[in-house]
Amino acid sequence: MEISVVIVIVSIATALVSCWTWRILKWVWFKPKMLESYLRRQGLSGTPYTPLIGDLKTDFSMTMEARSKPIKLTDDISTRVLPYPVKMLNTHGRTFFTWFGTTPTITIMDPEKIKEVFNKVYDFQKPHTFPLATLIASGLVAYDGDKWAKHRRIINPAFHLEKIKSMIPAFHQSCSEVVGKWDKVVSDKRMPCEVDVWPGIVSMTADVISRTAFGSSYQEGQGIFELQGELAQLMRQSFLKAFIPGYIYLPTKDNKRMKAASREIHVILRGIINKRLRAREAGEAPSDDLLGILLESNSGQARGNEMSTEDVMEECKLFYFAGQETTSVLLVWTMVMLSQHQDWQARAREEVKKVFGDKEPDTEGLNQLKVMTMILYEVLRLYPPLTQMTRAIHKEMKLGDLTLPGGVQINLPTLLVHRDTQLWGSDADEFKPERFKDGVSKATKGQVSFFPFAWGPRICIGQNFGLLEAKMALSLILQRFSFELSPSYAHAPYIVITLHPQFGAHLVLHKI
Ligand code: HEM
Repeated sequence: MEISVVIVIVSIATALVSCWTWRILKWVWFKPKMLESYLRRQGLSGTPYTPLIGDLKTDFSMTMEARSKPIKLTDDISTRVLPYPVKMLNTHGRTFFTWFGTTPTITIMDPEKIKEVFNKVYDFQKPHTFPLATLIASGLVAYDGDKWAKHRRIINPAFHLEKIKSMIPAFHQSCSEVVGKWDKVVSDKRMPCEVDVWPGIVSMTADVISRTAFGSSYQEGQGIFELQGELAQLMRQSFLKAFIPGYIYLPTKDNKRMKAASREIHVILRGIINKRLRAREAGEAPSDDLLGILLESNSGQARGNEMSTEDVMEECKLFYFAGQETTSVLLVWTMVMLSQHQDWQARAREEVKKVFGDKEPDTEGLNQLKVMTMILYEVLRLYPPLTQMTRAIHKEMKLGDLTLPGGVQINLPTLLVHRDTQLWGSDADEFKPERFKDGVSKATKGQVSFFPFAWGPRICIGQNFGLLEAKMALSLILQRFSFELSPSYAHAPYIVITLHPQFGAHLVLHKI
């Protein structure tokens, strides 16, 4: 009897161990090798598979090496920002595959294929290869299929141009506060002086999103921004260590802090949203900020079709991250480019003076700023805040002349496409806003070769918001100052989720 119990236990244990061994072998070896030979049969060129870590280690060391020193302003930033993809592009050509751990990732440079990926949102989905990313931004940007469609429909009204227009006074207030602080620094010294404009820009865009998202509760919302900044830095460190198997699940100091910061953000948001829901019940809540419009739109949905309070919290968290990071990055590189290209700075100021004089910028005027729009597009081309985007496919799919197996990822390398000489000409690396004088479709000859806000049904919902905010901030800056690069400025774009200036942006501000 005892012997038969032992035999049963040993048999079950053996079956379990064999099952797990098979699963691990399949994950680490058989599936990647099967996908690799599938891709090679398609004629695709790429790196050979290294078990478990794929190309993460090489990518990591090349990135660390590249960011160890600044570059010249005239250098192509791609080799500093994305050294590994650039090397692969030069080695394997315009469609190639590399390995994100055990997952093959196909990079495509062809605008027709990029368009197809962006348009077929149900087939090319968001990847979920980095679970910690949801701590910082989940919500609309991370969902797929019907859940994405439902959330997009409910959130859309918050970003209608008419609604954004009513937020212009909040843009003005936040931007003039920071510009006023710079003004005081320069006035106190009574001479042109050096300012690192990056921290000011970061707090300006955080203030804008706090005011426009939460109206009168904006001070409570500001804590979220600091916690998200901390999360982004910690996540960047984790991301680069992702080649250590299971690293992100270990109870390290950083991983624990990330989870704690995320919990703190939830507590603040829950407080703001519950307060607003109570005010709505009492008929006292404002409905002109993003949260108000979102709750209004949500309450108009059919029963069972609305978002839960948890869902609303995720979306607010996303507004903070998506709205603040991207616009601050756009503004800082615009100031750097205008410092380097004084002729364009003078043209932009002339236009601002012509449209507004010394008066407060208004929506109508902001929409007339043609030169500024050209400049912002050119900065978004050369310094796209999101340098690449990824999509995943879960079943066999056609993509142009390729047939791709389920289980691979597609990488859309925004920065490399935006600076591609085949698509933009031999001067692709030069700052020439005149490319956009007749609009985006003329500049791109109707191709999907410019997509700083993505493309198709999932195009950035906040693009008008971000562009109007940037125009407001720049108008106020150009009305008050002229600026140039300080001798201490070091050009060092690097990725902290978006494209940050590694050593800040030290400019010399002259009061006008
Ligand atoms: C210069 C400013 C901005 C840039 C360059 C930018 C860029 C992008 C890009 C590239 C995506 C697509 C990401 C992907 O699909 O992988 C995106 C999506 C999104 N952005 Fe923006 N963004 C900007 C401003 C904003 C602002 C101000 C907000 C909100 C306040 C915002 C909210 C969102 C949201 C919610 C999505 C998800 C849309 C969806 O999946 O349906 N963005 N943005």
